[in-house]
Amino acid sequence: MSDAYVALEDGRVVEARGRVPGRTRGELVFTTAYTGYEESLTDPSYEEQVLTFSYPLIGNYGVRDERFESDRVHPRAAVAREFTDEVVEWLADEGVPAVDHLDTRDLVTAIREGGAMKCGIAVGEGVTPEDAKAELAECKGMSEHMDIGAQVSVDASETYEPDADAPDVDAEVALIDCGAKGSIRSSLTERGATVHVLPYDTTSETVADLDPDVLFVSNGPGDPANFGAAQALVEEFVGEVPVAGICLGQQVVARALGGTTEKMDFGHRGVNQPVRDLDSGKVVMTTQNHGYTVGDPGPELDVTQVNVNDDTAEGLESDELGVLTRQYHPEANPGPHDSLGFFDDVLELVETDRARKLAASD
Ligand SMILES: NC(=O)CC[C@H](N)C(=O)O
Repeated sequence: MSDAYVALEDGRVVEARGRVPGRTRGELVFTTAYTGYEESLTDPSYEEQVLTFSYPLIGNYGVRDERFESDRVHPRAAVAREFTDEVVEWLADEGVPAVDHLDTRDLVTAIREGGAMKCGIAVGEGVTPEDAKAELAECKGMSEHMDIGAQVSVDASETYEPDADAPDVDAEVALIDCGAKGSIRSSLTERGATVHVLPYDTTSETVADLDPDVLFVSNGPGDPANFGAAQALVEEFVGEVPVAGICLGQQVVARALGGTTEKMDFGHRGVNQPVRDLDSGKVVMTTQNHGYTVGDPGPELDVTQVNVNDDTAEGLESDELGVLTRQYHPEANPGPHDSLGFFDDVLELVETDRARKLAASD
């Protein structure tokens, strides 16, 4: 008898060792990242998902809150070949079920072949496969979490001043918090920007009152179609104010400008996704965590970067409208720092826009 079961949408029930008890459900996804388990577990984009680590040993350098990307663990459950006791203690404190001692290669293969799938998990003394199946039966698809923004966004706006030793750049960023990773905000304040973190459903009046230098749509969980308020803000302000976006942010911006988004078979989650810049031909390694992608970018945006593995859109731009977005995570955390320059490019967009407005007013 096992004390943990994972029921998969393909009909299988996998036995495991229970590490943190509980019953839960979510879309089963995997990350190939070999470091950064603290950052991934606190990344709000994992809300309503069950995160499987394909790297076999998770927790080998401890748990330090300075590496957290938000103030709580977001996946509904965590799965690995082996978790260290320190990670298990952290997940137990957070009330997040965890299982290990199962063949994660098998789970990854199932997701690669069958696509992202729902799962149900039951952990604890006396649980049965039926308990996991009962959880699975209640599991919603990611697109069905219509108001997922409310689960991950700030309730009220918060303002972050530039770091004390940052350059003097005089830029006010309206960061629409659809589940923002903390290091997006800190990447901006350390470059001298003032960041206003605004709720995911902020109205255009609030943004207009703030009169920001750039509208920046953050990463976030689930289907970008469920972030209609953020999309409406982009529709309203694009062309007047520079617009930037990361991950879900890129998807929302594309939708606002007549583009489409679609669900991928199994997504990109890891820290070594190769991205080619179409202009320079240069390839950089990137951190990614997404299950949706931009299909048609719409009439206004150019695809300027693509994924080397599957050609999906990794960067969208419009010089004319002042738009710059990335599907990957330039802030890394975890992952390679190859594309940190994105944040400098966003602040440069502010400078260009300011010069353009000044010239127009002369
Ligand atoms: N990290 C993100 O912002 C993820 C974007 C979106 N939720 C997706 O899964 O594609």
